[in-house]
Amino acid sequence: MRLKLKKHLIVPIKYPTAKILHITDTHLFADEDGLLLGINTNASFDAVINEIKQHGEHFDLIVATGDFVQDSSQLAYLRFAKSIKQFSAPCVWLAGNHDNCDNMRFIFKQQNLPDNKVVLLGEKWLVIMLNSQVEGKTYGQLSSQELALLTNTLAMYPDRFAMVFLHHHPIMSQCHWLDNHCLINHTEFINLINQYPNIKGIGWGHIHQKSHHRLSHCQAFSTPSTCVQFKPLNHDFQVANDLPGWRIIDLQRAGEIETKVQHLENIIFHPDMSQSGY
Ligand SMILES: Nc1ncnc2c1ncn2[C@@H]1O[C@@H]2COP(=O)(O)O[C@H]2[C@H]1O
Repeated sequence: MRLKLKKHLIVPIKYPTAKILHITDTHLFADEDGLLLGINTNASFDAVINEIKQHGEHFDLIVATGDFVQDSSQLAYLRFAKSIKQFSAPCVWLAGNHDNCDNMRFIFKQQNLPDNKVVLLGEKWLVIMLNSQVEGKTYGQLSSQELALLTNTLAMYPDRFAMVFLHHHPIMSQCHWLDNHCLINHTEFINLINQYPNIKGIGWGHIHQKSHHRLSHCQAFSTPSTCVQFKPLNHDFQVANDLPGWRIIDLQRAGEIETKVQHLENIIFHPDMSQSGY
């Protein structure tokens, strides 16, 4: 399928290595006291932003992979946009299963967060943002249009390395309850990825925990939420006591990726470990 591609975002980089800040699953509320599994998600997101700013690291691009809000409200999207604009780097974004696409697009457009799904990052890298949301469903799926966006973009830029982002997990988390709402066409997606050696990384959110995998030519990883985390390798729903987190991704000129997850250090949030769902 040939698609007319939207204008790409061109982002120059400051140093030879391009640096991405990956933020995901903020689950914000309009109500400033809103809680998800015992955590005030607005406060934990603010704490994450403040701590990243205190580190003083330079980012060329911020990538936000969905589930911005928990209550569908425009005000919660506004909270996200205003906070993320404290950084000078542009923030590109895609939808998670919780997102209200009308409100998200309206506020992010109003707040000038770029709606580009393809970023030319420096001279060597491509960032491709895929929408895996299936309206009204917790699981994800990449439509034929999204898969065509991926392959058409790769065909346009055969000399660039690519980093691909989506919301849902294309590699099982081994948490049975979460794997019931994975990317359901994960086999098709990974088979496609395997055909393109210049794809060097895949990143996602959704599972509220960090993970790291090596495919034949590519690294694949999830990033923790900026609020509550889920216990890894647990069959049934279980909150984890891990602190809010984010990921830093360094894209090097020769196609290597170095990445690390960071968690809050200066402030502690206590989830309600007794809850069995939401
Ligand atoms: N106890 C549970 N069992 C199965 N799924 C759940 C449970 N509680 C919440 N969920 C869903 O699992 C999803 C995991 O990530 P989300 O934040 O997208 O949204 C969550 C809910 O829709």
